[in-house]
This record gives sequence, C-alpha cells and structure tokens, in this order.
Amino acid sequence: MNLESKIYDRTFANCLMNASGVKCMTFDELEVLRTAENGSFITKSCTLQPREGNPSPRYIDLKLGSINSMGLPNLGFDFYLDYVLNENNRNNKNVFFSLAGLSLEENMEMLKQIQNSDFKGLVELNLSCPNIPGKPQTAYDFDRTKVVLEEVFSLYKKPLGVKLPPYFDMVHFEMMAEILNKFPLKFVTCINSIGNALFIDNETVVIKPKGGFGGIGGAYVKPTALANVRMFYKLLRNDIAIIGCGGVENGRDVFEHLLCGASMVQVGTQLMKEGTDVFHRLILELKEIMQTKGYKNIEDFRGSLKEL
Ligand SMILES: C=Cc1c(C(=O)O)[nH]c(=O)[nH]c1=O
Repeated sequence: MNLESKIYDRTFANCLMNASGVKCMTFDELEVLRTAENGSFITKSCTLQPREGNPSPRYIDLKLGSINSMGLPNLGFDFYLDYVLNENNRNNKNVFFSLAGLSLEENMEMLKQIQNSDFKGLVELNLSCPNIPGKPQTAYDFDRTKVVLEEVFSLYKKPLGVKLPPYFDMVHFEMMAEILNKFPLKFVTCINSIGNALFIDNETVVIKPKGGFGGIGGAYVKPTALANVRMFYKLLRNDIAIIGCGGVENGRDVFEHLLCGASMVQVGTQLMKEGTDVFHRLILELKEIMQTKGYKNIEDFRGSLKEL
C-alpha cells in the first residue's frame, strides 16, 4: 500500500504536509518539517520585508479548533528564498514556497526574484490572508483576482498555485472557477481559515488583535473545507490539482479530503496542537482505513465521493 501523490510533475512520498503558517516560520521549524514523516512541507507566507505581525495573544487553541490573527509575521522573503534554494539542493521533499505580499507590486517583485533564481519547487500564492488590518482578502474580489493572475502569469513561468479563502455560495464557486480556469495554475489550496470569527471566554475575547476577531481553523471548518475541495475539484480543469486544508484531526478526515478530490492534504490546527508526530499517526490511521476498504493507493478512491 502506498500513499504517494502527485501534483503537476512532482511526486510526493505521501499526501500529507503542513498548512502554511503552522510551525514553518523559522529555520528550526522548517528543518523539523523537512525531516518529519510528511510527504512535503510549505513555508510561512512571506512578505518582501520581515514582519513582527500582530500583538499577542494572537493564536489560541480551542476545543474544536483554533482562532488566529497572527498578522503575517515572517522572517522576510530573502530568508525563505535562501532556505528553499538550499532545500532544492537536497531536493528530498519538493518544498512549497508561500508568498503573501501586501500589494501586487510586492508579489511581483518576489515572483521576479524566484523566476530568476534556481528555485525548482512550487509556489503557493496566498490570496486569502484574513488578518492584515485594512487589507481585504484578495480572492473575495473576483475582478481583482483576475487582474492579479494576469499580471502574475505574464511574468512567472514556473509551477504556481493559489491559496483560496472559503466560499459559501454556489455562484461564487462558479465565478471563481471560471477565472481560475483561464490561467496555467498547477493547483489550488482550499481552504484558508474562515476569516473574522469571534470566540468569547467568560465575557472576554481570547485574542488581542482586531477586537478579538480572527481566522477559525480545526474541526469547526471541516464541512466548509470539504465542500470547497469538492466544488473546485468538480469545476476546475483536470490539470489543476486540489490541495485540501481544513479540519484534519485524524485519518478519516484525510480520507474525506481525498475522497472529495484532494491530491495533497495540509494539516494546520492539529499540527499546532500535536507537533509533527501527527503525521505518523495520520499515516497509520489512513492506511488502516484504506486496508479495511481494500484500497491499495490513493488513486483507487481519490475524488470518488458517492452522491445519493
Ligand atoms: C498569511 C497570513 C495568514 C494568517 C496570519 O498570518 O494571520 N493567518 C491565517 O489564518 N491565514 C493566513 O493566510
């Protein structure tokens, strides 16, 4: 039995990886992810210059998930470019490089430098950060998204995908898919956290930024995450892979993302809570499910969700 999975021309030893932003900001964190049992890993979304991010407390684990308003803290583009170029030389996991420039110009500058570098991995362009005060989530503006992707693909010729926010309206799924299908995207990652939720503990909010408003992750978001994975799997070109993200706590959650059509599955909140041992557990639990059902590899069932 194998859990190998492919995106574009890359094959990963298994379908698991971290969600961008979780335990992937510093060199030590990235090295732990590079050497753990996950099939791939992704860097923290970065900006051209280093950022401190929002004031703490800015991340809280909850019983059914998590809430965060990190505010895009990161060590700056140069650090991550240097890391992934070195990782490429080792080339053991096909690392993903996440970008979240604060403007189109900033994203274009980072993409230009990557285009002109020896980087051979995949870029995940984050169009959905919900926690930058004063900045909207780009991918909720369909016209803006089209302008951004036209600019991106006029310059960037290496494999690239986008990180999307959750959509909740059938027409929005169709409108977004129509835009995405116009571009040579290699994947889309669904979903980012559900933005601007509010969690109250004994008359008080639990995070400091934005009056306590933050992105929700974990079990709370799994039904929405699966719906987004399924809809974009059905609506996008066959050559655009889906990376599932949202609500993965156990092997059954991974199985469900794959059943909806995901090729890779990202783990966020549960990785935050459990550390990289979570990948070992998820692999065992997924294999047990596949064994029980007689599936030998992921392609035996990926995308085959049954409808009534
Ligand atoms: C890149 C910023 C993001 C952040 C953040 O740094 O606040 N949190 C999320 O849940 N999703 C993001 O995309």
